[in-house]
Amino acid sequence: MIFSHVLVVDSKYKHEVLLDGEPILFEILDTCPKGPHDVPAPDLVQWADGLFLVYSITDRESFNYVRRVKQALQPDIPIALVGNKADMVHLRQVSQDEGEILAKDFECSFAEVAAAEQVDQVAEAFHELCRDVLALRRKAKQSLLDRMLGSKSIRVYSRVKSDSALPKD
Ligand SMILES: Nc1nc2c(ncn2[C@@H]2O[C@H](COP(=O)(O)OP(=O)(O)OP(=O)(O)O)[C@@H](O)[C@H]2O)c(=O)[nH]1
Repeated sequence: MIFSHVLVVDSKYKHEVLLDGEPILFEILDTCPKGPHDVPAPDLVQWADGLFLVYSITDRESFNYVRRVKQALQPDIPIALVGNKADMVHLRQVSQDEGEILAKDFECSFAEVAAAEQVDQVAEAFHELCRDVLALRRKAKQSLLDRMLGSKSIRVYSRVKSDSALPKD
């Protein structure tokens, strides 16, 4: 299975993990905005299965940037909103509440992480997004099955040997 994500530098990474017992290959595309109004091209988002919107809690402009990206791209794939540099609280410009409110607005997951110090937090954010991608796939598969089989439920009855011993009515 290929899982992809778009972040905010123009390079690709691959990383394989075992997630909930399932092997997952992450293909990570880190998009590099040239400036505050340089929004990633829509085809990048079409390539991805999930989208990471990362800002720095010490940089209000980066928070505004992810808001612009979401508005410009309107992605219909699972999103994770991530506030980085959570260790630098003394320089905080974006509160945790603001991050949570924006995530509610985006209907997506939210985490504050300190990527430079806590690799586990970053991994967990990736895993959460991956679970959302897999859940969406399962849902899409189920609704395809439902459409193919029709809305009527199908009951399966199989005659077993002891049936013949049942009294006939
Ligand atoms: N204190 C702290 N510093 C961080 C953290 N994450 C990244 N940095 C620092 O922030 C700087 C930018 O980090 P990059 O990994 O280059 O981040 P980027 O998103 O590529 O940043 P840009 O090059 O500005 O796009 C580096 O000096 C990192 O060491 C963090 O969680 N805490």
